[in-house]
Amino acid sequence: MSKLLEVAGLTGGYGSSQVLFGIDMQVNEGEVVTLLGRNGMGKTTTLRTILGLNRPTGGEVRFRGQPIHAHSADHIARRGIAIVPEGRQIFKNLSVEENLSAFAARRNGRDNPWTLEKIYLQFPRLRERRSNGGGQLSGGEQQMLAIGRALMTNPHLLILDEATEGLAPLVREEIWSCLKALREYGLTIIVIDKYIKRLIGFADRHTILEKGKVVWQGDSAQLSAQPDLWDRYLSV
Ligand SMILES: Nc1ncnc2c1ncn2[C@@H]1O[C@H](COP(=O)(O)OP(=O)(O)OP(=O)(O)O)[C@@H](O)[C@H]1O
Repeated sequence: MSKLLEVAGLTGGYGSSQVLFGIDMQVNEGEVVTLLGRNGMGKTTTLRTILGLNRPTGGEVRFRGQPIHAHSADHIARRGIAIVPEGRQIFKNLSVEENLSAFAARRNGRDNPWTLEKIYLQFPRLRERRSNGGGQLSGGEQQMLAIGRALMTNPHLLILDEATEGLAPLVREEIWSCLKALREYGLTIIVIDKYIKRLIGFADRHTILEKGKVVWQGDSAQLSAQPDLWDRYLSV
């Protein structure tokens, strides 16, 4: 399996406030990897630093073999990393189709790029709602739109921060089904979510953060066999 993302010794934070103290993690092509940890442990900051939204103070991020940690967020997005941000941040005054089309520009060297039609096949609900304004959608539909919009950039890596936060249980299951379909499609995914049991069923490997440091890494079988880890690092 080839390495898609390599993060080594990453440090950073906000101004003089250091949040990350040497994060190491690796994501291989086609894998689903999680970032776990209680609130405030540095998961979002790790993602923001990988995405170039926060400038690292040390360490390296390599994507598809090239260093990206000195590049702008825009450059990194164009290299093929897309984020479904916490809170979704869709354009509420644009229609579903306009939200999707606004992001449809970059093929990222793909032979078989995402199109509106492919997005609608993946998310039939978005086709039904294609003329509705983003602000008229339910929370689950908004999340599908945020995922669809990210896919329209033809990412090599899709990152979801709080994939199912604030959604009703049945809607959460719909989002997991969508993500499983994307996984089967071969997409590489990093996901943050609170539902550990679902993540164990969905992801290959997991990284647990505590106070800006990696305290455990392992696969789903290992995490599932060590419920003490859940109590120590994940329970609230
Ligand atoms: N914009 C900011 N300015 C200053 N400090 C921040 C900012 N955003 C987050 N922090 C601090 O950085 C630390 C890590 O926050 P981060 O959001 O990365 O955690 P998290 O693990 O993603 O948790 P959560 O689930 O609450 O988002 C926290 O102490 C938080 O208060």
